[in-house]
This record gives sequence, structure tokens and C-alpha cells, in this order.
Amino acid sequence: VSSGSRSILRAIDAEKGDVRDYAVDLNVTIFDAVLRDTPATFAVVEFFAHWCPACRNYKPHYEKVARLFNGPDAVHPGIILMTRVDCASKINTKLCDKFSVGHYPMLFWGHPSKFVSGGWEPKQEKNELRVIDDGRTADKLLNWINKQIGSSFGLDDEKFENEHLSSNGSDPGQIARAVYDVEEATSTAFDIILVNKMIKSETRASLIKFLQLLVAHHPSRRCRKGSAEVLVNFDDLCPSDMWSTEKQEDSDGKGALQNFQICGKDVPRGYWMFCRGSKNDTRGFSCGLWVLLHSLSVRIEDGESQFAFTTICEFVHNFFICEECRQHFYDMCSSVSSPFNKTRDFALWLWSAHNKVNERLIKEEASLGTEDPKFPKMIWPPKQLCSSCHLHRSQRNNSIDWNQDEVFKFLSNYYGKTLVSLYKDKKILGKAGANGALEDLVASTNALVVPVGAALAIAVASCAFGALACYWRSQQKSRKYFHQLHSLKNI
Ligand SMILES: Cc1cc2nc3c(=O)[nH]c(=O)nc-3n(C[C@H](O)[C@H](O)[C@H](O)COP(=O)(O)OP(=O)(O)OC[C@H]3O[C@@H](n4cnc5c(N)ncnc54)[C@H](O)[C@@H]3O)c2cc1C
Repeated sequence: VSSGSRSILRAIDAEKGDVRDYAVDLNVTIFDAVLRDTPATFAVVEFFAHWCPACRNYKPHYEKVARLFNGPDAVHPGIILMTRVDCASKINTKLCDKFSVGHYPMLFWGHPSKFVSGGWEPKQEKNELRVIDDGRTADKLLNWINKQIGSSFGLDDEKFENEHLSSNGSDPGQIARAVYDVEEATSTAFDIILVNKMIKSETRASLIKFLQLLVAHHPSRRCRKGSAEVLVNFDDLCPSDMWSTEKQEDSDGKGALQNFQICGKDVPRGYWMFCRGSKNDTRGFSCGLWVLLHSLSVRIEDGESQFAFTTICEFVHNFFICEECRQHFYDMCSSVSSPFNKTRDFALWLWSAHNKVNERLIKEEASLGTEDPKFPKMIWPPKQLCSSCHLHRSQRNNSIDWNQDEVFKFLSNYYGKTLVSLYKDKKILGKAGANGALEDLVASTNALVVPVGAALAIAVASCAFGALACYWRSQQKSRKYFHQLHSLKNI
């Protein structure tokens, strides 16, 4: 779930008495955004009225089904978004009229996008939404759904015994679901940085460099936008005394960044679509971080490859809170002797570094029994994903001989185009308003607007440094003007 997902998650997390609500409460203000941006393939919308006794009695049935599909603990995540709209709430009157709601509860089924700016007419032949006519109990509703999509979901399905959690080892299309994980990993990485107070004088520059890389090359537009906002307001958001005792008292130690969401407030949390493990606590963030790093590595230009290399090495070293991981990664970074000057070389280096980690973990996890049985570590990509990448297996040490041109081609496609192929945030930024300059800036993928290497040069920005610098300068000017005005008023 993306846009509106914070409200969704709040709704999902809301505890009402002891009964947890899984269905997402929608109203007219968030209806389109939530349905437009959910990563789920299907949606159910229940129109009801809070005063209607039949609706009250129906609620536990609906919730039993919603439990399977909604929320971070969903048994079958990312397939169906279950929502409800209270037609007795005045603001929703027009919305309910659009769907010709004639009785309560009335349930609709369809592709989420078909609900957006849409409606339903009883007599229209080509209705793209269907009324669920046989969903009066949880059993019946789930049966109806199973018939629509050929599934065999059961009300008693438990988390992680999930036949739909297909291992992503053989289907290249699966990576398209990871764009939401990359957003979640980015947000999580920044949360970790804040909670652990990792922005220090010696790590600031490396964070700024990483933000630059994100502004220019993050596969998600809203993460590019958020990163640009952090970057241009860096001094305000991350003042050098941000962890001082005084500041901590009034801001829980997170400084002005506390309420800032690097990828916007609506990114999915706790979902891990591509990176969801079949056991609790496997995969998730570290998988999402790898996917983010690979996706950056194939998006950079040749001329940025050395910058990307040092930036990622420093980021992992300073901010990846897994001591063993960052130490191993740092060792691999340190063993590189000559600078990168091609995207290809850096992308292949990162791929090979990841495979070295995989190789180590294959043995380690097998001996400790800590592997995720559905997602065993492997030297990657397996033949099923890219047969042309494999030349043959060397007899001597059983290692794989790779066709590196093919591997690079595969990586570029997989972490480039395919990763963003299902992405739905195209309209997320809305109209260019006060932040127009910033929005233009992140409008296109690979909008390289910050001259890479100019990290701190933004602080002495001239417009020659591009749109971001211009934007930063205009911010500074209005800020200065505001301060002057403020001091004048005080006089
Ligand atoms: C920088 C970094 C260093 C780490 N170091 C360690 C460590 O030292 N010890 C440790 O226990 N854990 C380490 N981890 C965590 C570990 O690598 C895994 O992320 C974690 O175990 C979850 O594994 P996973 O099955 O989700 O697949 P991951 O290894 O996280 O991979 C995610 C996805 O990337 C794809 N992939 C796999 N291999 C490659 C490759 N070579 N190139 C491109 N794509 C690939 C696959 O689709 C896979 O599903 C590290 C993580 C990161 C981000």
C-alpha cells in the first residue's frame, strides 16, 4: 500500500477494544489515492453505514477475510486490499452515490485502479467493477474471491504457510514487486540512522553523498523527492548539535528530521513484498537494502561509478547497523585497487561482492540451520533466471564461469526497467506547487541534477550546479528574508 498507507496502517493498527481492524477505512479524501497506489492486484470496497445493525453484524465476517490480506501481518500480502466506506458519514455521500449504493452493506470487487475516479451503474453493461452478490458470511466471501482468482485461500491460513509466497529464484518478473521494498528499505535505513543517532560530524559528509545518489538515481520518484528535500534543508534538519541534550529533550533525539519521511509519509511499512521471508525475521530490510544498492548501481552514468562506489561503501560502513556485515563489506571495498570508470564495472563489482556474501552465508546458514527454506542463499543469478549468464561450471573448484556481458545486461534489465515496471507513483507528487522546482527536479528517472561529487558544494551553490542548487539558493534567500523580517519585527 502506498499513498494513504500511513493512514491505512494507522487504521490497520488501530485497536478498537480487543478487536483489531484489518479492513482499511476509506473516506472521500483518501479514496482515490489509496486505491491508485496500493500494490495489491485486487480490491474489495464495502459500502456500509455505521448505524446499520446488519453492517455491525457483518463486520466480524469481513474482518476475518481482511485479516488474510491486509496489514503487515497479512497471511497473503499484496494480493487484495480490503477496504470500507461509511456512507452514513456526510463527507462520503457523493462517493457512495457514484457507486449507486442501494443497500448496506454493499460490496464491490475489481482492480484497484478501476475504483479510482470511477463509479458503478446498475444497468451499465461494461461495468469494470463487480458487485459481490454472495459474501454474506466470511466463508462465502472468501469462496467468492477464490472463484474469481482461482485461489484456495482458507480462513484458517496462518502467516508464512503461504503457497503464494513464491520463491523469486526463477521468475524475473517478481522483482517488479520490489520497488515498494526499496522504498521501505530507504525509509527504514533513515529511521535506523535517526534512532541510533548515527549522524555525527565524521559521518555527515557520507550521508550527504548518499542523499545525492538517491536524489539522482533512486528508482522511486517519491524517495528522490524526499531525499532532495533533506539535502536542500540539510543544515536545518540535521544541525551539527542535533543530538545535544537540550535538543533531545524536545524532539526525542531525532532533531527536526523526526517527522520527516524520506520517501513521503505514505510508503508501505512492514510489507516486504519481494523481500518477505517465509519465516519471521528472515529477509526484509537487508534484502531491500541490497535491491536498493543494485538498483542504484545500474542507474548511474559511467562518470559516476567511482563516486557511487565510494558513497555506497561509506554508507554501509557508517550506517548499516550489522557489525559483521559492514566489516565484511568494508574489507571488500578496501580491496579494490583501481578506480571505477564504467557503470558496468561497478555494477558487476557489487554483484560479485553480493555473491561473496551469499557464498559465505550458504555455508554459515546451513551449519546453523538459520536459512529461510523457501529462499535459500545461492550464487546468483541462477540459470533459471539467466541461462546466458552461465558459461559452464569449472571442474577444478566447482565455481561458475560467468559471461559477464550477459550478467551486466541481465542486471541492467532486472534492476533497471523491470524493477519499476509496476510502479504506480507516477501521479503521486501532484501538481507543482510551492515545491515546484523540486518536483520538476525529480520528475524524470535518472534526473541527474546534482553534479556528482559536489556534495558539499551545494553549500556554496551557484545556479551552475543545476536545479537543485538553484532551489537550495532560493530556499536560503527566502529564509534569510524571513529572518530579516523577523528581526525587524522584533525591533
Ligand atoms: C551490504 C550488505 C552486506 C551484508 N553482509 C552480511 C554478512 O556479512 N553476513 C550476514 O549474515 N548477512 C549479511 N548481509 C545480509 C544478507 O546478505 C542478506 O541480505 C540476508 O540474509 C537476507 O537474505 P535474502 O535471502 O533476502 O537475500 P539477499 O542476499 O538479501 O538478496 C536479496 C535479493 O537480491 C538478489 N540477489 C542475490 N544475490 C545477488 C547478487 N549477487 N547480485 C544481485 N542480486 C542478487 C536476489 O533476488 C535476492 O532475493 C548483508 C547485507 C547487506 C545489504
